[in-house]
Amino acid sequence: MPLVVMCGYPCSGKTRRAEELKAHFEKSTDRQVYSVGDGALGLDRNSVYADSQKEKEARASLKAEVERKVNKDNIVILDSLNYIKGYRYELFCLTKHTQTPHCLVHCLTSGEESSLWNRNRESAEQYGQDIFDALVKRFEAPDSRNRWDSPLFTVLKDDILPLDDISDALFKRKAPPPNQSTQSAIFNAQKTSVPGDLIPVPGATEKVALTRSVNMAELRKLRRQFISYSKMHPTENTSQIANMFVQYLNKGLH
Ligand SMILES: Nc1ncnc2c1ncn2[C@@H]1O[C@H](COP(=O)(O)OP(=O)(O)OP(=O)(O)O)[C@@H](O)[C@H]1O
Repeated sequence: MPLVVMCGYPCSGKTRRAEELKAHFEKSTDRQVYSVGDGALGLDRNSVYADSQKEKEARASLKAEVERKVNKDNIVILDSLNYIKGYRYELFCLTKHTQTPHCLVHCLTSGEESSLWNRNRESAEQYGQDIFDALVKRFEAPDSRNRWDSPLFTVLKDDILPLDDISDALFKRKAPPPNQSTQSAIFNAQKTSVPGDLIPVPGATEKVALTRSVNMAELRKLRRQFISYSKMHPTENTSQIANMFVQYLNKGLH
């Protein structure tokens, strides 16, 4: 049945989140849940990701494994970097072909955070620093405006995985709240923007005006406030929720 595509920097917590999801699905459904990933295929990542031909073959094997496992009864979690936009598009086409719902879970970390986790890892699991840096540089961040990157769930390291929203997206095909992708767009844009820049966010036609730098704690707080606000003032016009959140942020960030 559904396909969950994990995505994120190397050592960004993808496997940890994938395991959490697998345990949740095993508890809440009676479907078989398969995790497909570099580990299961026995890939030596430091050699695979240093050689574009080997990497291409590894991606093809992972995709083939997904194709073998995806059917109307199973849930498949693809626990790999999945950092190439074109590859995520191919996975999306595969799910279209098998008429299977899919979603993306992006473990959003900073390069520094992941690099630190990587250095603290058992040496057998570590990426070499050169490979690590190259993968961070090559990373093509998901964007929920693309059909193949949607629905997109962006999780920060201290976030609680939105298990119910993910289940709804897969089993009820309900769209996730736009807030999380908004938060991640701002987080990413801040790395390169200067105060005064207008930042486009997924799903919204209005832009966030960054007048100063904002930290994650503040964004999270505004997100929580907005969620409580919108629960008290529900709108029929769900397509406008992303814009309402942008307006709320622009007021809150002044
Ligand atoms: N949310 C988190 N908070 C703190 N540390 C974390 C978190 N998630 C993962 N880590 C640390 O990062 C390490 C790697 O986690 P994990 O294997 O889940 O990452 P990954 O993205 O699957 O890595 P890889 O790219 O190698 O597949 C873990 O050993 C753990 O120490």
